Amino acid sequence: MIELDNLAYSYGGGELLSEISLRLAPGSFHFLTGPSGAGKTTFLKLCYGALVPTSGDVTLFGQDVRSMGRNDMALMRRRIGVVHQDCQFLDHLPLVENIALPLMVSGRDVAAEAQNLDDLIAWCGLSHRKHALPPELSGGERQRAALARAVIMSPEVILADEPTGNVDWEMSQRLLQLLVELNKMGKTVMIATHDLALIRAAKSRVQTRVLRIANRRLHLAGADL
Ligand SMILES: Nc1ncnc2c1ncn2[C@@H]1O[C@H](COP(=O)(O)OP(=O)(O)OP(=O)(O)O)[C@@H](O)[C@H]1O
Repeated sequence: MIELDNLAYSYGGGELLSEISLRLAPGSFHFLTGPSGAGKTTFLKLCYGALVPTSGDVTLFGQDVRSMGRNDMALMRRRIGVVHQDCQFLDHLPLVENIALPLMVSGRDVAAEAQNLDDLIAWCGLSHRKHALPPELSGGERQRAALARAVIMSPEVILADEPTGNVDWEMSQRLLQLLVELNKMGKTVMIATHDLALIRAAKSRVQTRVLRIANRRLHLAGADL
């Protein structure tokens, strides 16, 4: 699905990621951790083609990102749902329209998808907030809405960047449970987080691999986490 082969990524400030190889198997559940500024968000962007590596290869569903045109990229982005760190809502649109945005952008008939949309919003526990504007939502509601928008296109892979940032423990458990349920439905999940307690909590619910970025390299974290 997602394959990174000897990837390096540099920007004006120097090399951020180096000698990184990884193959995300279908149905796997990964955590990505590491110090602030280590490159977790950058790594996720490389995994969904928002960034191209400086050297090495990124292959998404069998296709090299460098060979992807605009259409290929649009099709691929339907297969990878992304929960952004800052949610990235359009503040003037109610929650239900924000969640439906990927459907609209891809030209799907939103009216025909109304039931699916309602079911997804209910699954995320947001039915009572569907007409609220993003600035009116709590942190936990925003994070669940961001997750709903990431999965509205039924992607095969979900990449979540700090999906439990700025929420309390109870809400982080609820969000984790949604991601575990998606994984049990067969979705491949990768969560970038600083929250080691969240990772420990996940280990009792799902088989997971913990990756850590440190000193530009990707390491498999030990069982002592
Ligand atoms: N294209 C770029 N131009 C300038 N700086 C960049 C670029 N790409 C990455 N960086 C820098 O590289 C560092 C890594 O950023 P990134 O957001 O990937 O780290 P992170 O591990 O997700 O951090 P956090 O845990 O704080 O969210 C940051 O200092 C960022 O500013």
